[in-house]
Amino acid sequence: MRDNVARLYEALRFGRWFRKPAVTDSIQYLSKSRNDKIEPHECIAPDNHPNQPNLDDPKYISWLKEHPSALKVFQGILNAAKGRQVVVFLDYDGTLAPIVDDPECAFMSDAMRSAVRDVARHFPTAIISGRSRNKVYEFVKLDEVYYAGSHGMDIMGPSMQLKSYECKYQTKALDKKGNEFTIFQPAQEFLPAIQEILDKLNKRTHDIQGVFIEDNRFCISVHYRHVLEDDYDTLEKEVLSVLAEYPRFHLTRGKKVLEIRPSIQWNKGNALVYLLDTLGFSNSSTVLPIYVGDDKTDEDAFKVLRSRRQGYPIIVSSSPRETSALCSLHDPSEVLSFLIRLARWGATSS
Ligand SMILES: O=P(O)(O)OC[C@H]1O[C@H](O[C@H]2O[C@H](CO)[C@@H](O)[C@H](O)[C@H]2O)[C@H](O)[C@@H](O)[C@@H]1O
Repeated sequence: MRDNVARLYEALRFGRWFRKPAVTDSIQYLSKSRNDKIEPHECIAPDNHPNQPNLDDPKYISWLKEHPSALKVFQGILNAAKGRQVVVFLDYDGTLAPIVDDPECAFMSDAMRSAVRDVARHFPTAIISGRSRNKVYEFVKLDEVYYAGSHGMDIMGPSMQLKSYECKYQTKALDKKGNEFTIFQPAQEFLPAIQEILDKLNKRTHDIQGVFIEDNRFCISVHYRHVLEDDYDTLEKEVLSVLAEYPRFHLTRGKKVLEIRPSIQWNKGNALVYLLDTLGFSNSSTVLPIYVGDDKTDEDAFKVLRSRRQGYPIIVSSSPRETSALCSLHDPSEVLSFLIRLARWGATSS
């Protein structure tokens, strides 16, 4: 089955990576990138120790008491997992890969890839990202996991199609051997408008230095990490003026990014429920979902688990934050330790 997933992704994949930042002048690179004229060159190596938590900060210490480290309460998680089906959900940026200056260079380490692979050998595992599904696959390159891109609006999940979800959004994908997958895309009707919005955003922000607009298929990211502070208001004004022409879309905010999304009742939380349902794990008493994520959009999934009183929502953060998560991990390096321990336990308990 894994080979089949690989072949299907081969067929679906399009567009090579062509935008790489200049080592010495990423602002210049980012402002030019929309013209697609930059020659490929090396990505800047990420800082291996970003954002160390401030353990002297009383606010962080008291936050940690409310959201203890998932590594510290690991045995408790295992106790809860005994006799239950563990299902693992992972965000990508800031969780499996560190936050870096250039969104096109957010690579995950081989160690992380290997840990995710090991986890997926023992437990059903899905990656739910704001990026397009194809792009996440390009980064992760694992055929052992399910993928949900565009904040859950583009899911490649188990073959089961559910009557409770509108048929028109679920299509079957078959490989040569007849193995089946389900592609679930509840925002398909928005695709033409998304292309229009992309064109308008590119034109209207063309003169603002440092903007990078990322096509995430069912949503759009307008990155401003490299925009001068003085230019930010102009950028936001332009984005809002485009958005005003499309009342069926709305704006959300992430890490140095404005995101334009179709206004449908569908987010990472819905994607989590959809995947649990299609995996056949709707019964909450026998299933233990673990969701690890770092961004505001992951809060939708945390809330679902909290409202179901089910599983472990884990936030990745090195500073105190308002969250619905139960536990925390500082950064992707702690996520790695957590996944390694989980995989080890999976190996011994199965
Ligand atoms: O849901 P996620 O997988 O966490 O994706 C959320 C957004 O992540 C990416 O942007 C963020 O990470 C970049 C690379 O580290 C960083 O440069 C940027 O400032 C962050 O906002 C991705 O590029 C976006 O499209 C995703 O929506």
